[in-house]
Amino acid sequence: MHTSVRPLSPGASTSGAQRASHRNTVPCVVTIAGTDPTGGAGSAADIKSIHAAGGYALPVTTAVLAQNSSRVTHIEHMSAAVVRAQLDAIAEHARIDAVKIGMLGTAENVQAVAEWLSEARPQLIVVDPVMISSSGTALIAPEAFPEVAALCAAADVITPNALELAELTDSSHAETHIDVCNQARAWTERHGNVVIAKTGHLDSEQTTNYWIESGAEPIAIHTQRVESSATQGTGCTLASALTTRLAAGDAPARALAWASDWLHHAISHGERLDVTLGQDPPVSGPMDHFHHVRAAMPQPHMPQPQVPQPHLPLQLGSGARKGGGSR
Ligand SMILES: Nc1ncnc2c1ncn2[C@@H]1O[C@H](COP(=O)(O)OP(=O)(O)O)[C@@H](O)[C@H]1O
Ligand SMILES: Cc1ncc(COP(=O)(O)O)c(N)n1
Repeated sequence: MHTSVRPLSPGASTSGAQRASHRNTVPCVVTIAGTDPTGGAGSAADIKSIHAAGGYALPVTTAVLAQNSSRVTHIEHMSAAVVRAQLDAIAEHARIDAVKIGMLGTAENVQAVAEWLSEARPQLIVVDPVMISSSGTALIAPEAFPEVAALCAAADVITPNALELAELTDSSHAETHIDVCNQARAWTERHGNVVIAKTGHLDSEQTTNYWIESGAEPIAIHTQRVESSATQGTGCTLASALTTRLAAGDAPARALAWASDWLHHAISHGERLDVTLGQDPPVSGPMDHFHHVRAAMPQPHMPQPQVPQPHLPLQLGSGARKGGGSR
């Protein structure tokens, strides 16, 4: 098994993630994010991930970007009024089980979202504090970062990458899994919410995702690093899938295991989508968010990728994983 789970002690947590809806309905997840016309990152990745994880996505656009995995050529920020109007339109129409927040772009938009959250009071808030695209463009105004940090402090779960976690905790860039976990622990002890400590940016064979929560043992979900160019939007994708599974009522260990394992397969199957034009040097491309659906469809022309073995079956709504915990 390339994925394993170390459960927290039962009942240790009282976070919003634990209070997520257990209704027997499809979870409705609001995603507040910027766009990516190549479909790899931002709201496109969020929508695909939420649906792939069994939810229904309600997308709010904070900024329209002209970007691909190599560069961002234009960013048009939405005004705070437009962001607020989109949120109000959803609130008067739809059930909201969870909110996942990605790129906000400006301090005004961070404030508009924070204000709406304090009125709407969704059951579950997950913040991915997006700072910079993989292609190297800042996606948040530097003066807005303290506002993003405040939003993170008010969330139930945050999913910073190693760079963002160092910024949030005023630390130097982590080099090891222990560094990342220590920084996450420092944050969670100060703010009392959950940090998903990610290790995708480290030089390690395993891309372990840790659920770090104050007063509890960490949950570690180990996956093997995949040598693939299909790594566009991995952070958006993990955060959206995790939000959806938590909103569906999965226990934290199960939700993080499902999201991590499904993401691992989405990366492994990404290159066979064959979306990007051949370039030198090769550019990164999208992963296949619907690899598990495609597997059930007749497509004999598509070569099967080599997925590092062994791997877990992807099943929604079945019992707890072997080695997994439900708490
Ligand atoms: N090469 C890879 N192989 C397997 N999983 C990966 C790889 N790169 C990223 N991931 C997965 O994507 C998650 C998010 O990636 P990471 O690079 O840490 O964050 P971000 O995309 O926000 O910068 C990781 O926690 C890991 O689960
Ligand atoms: C709108 C938006 N949100 C998030 C990302 C980060 O994704 P990546 O790290 O793959 O560049 C992005 N590029 N664009």
